[in-house]
Amino acid sequence: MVAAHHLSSPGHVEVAAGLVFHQGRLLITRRPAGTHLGGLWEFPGGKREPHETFEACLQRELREELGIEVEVGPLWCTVQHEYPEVRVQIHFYLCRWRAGEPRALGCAAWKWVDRRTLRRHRFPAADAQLLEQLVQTRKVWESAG
Ligand SMILES: Nc1nc2c([nH]c(=O)n2[C@@H]2O[C@H](COP(=O)(O)OP(=O)(O)OP(=O)(O)O)[C@@H](O)[C@H]2O)c(=O)[nH]1
Ligand SMILES: [Mg+2]
Repeated sequence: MVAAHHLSSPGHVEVAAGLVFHQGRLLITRRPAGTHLGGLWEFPGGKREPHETFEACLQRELREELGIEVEVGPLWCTVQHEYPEVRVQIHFYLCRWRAGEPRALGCAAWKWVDRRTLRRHRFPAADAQLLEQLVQTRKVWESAG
């Protein structure tokens, strides 16, 4: 009973999220109102399903949320964060946009931002350090995508 409860616990989730670059810009999406952290901007992605790799999860989530195809590149970082409602472990992958004009299928909005405009958007607390690194790492904006 205890083990089964633990396995099905909604308290801990594993997430893959994409740093999707194209022509020096980065794709961000807005979480729908009424969801966890609704209204904040984020890097598109979502929860990994059982037996799914993080790369496959990310490709699926980007199709579902935006209708785009990407090439998943190297892992940029992994972040753990405890929200009052849930403990998340998020794997952020560098990606290149490949096909499909983004559409707001599973998000409230989307936009391409550059190194200067990224910081004008409010993101979840878990993303704070990553945002700082991205803004400081000039070459990732120049080379990726
Ligand atoms: N995708 C994404 N999730 C993030 C980021 N930062 C962050 O704290 N999270 C949290 O990580 C979890 C991701 O789950 P999600 O809600 O995107 O999952 P999902 O797309 O599978 O949604 P669903 O469960 O409604 O199908 C949420 O609790 C979300 O608030 C981020 O930059 N990108
Ligand atoms: Mg999601």
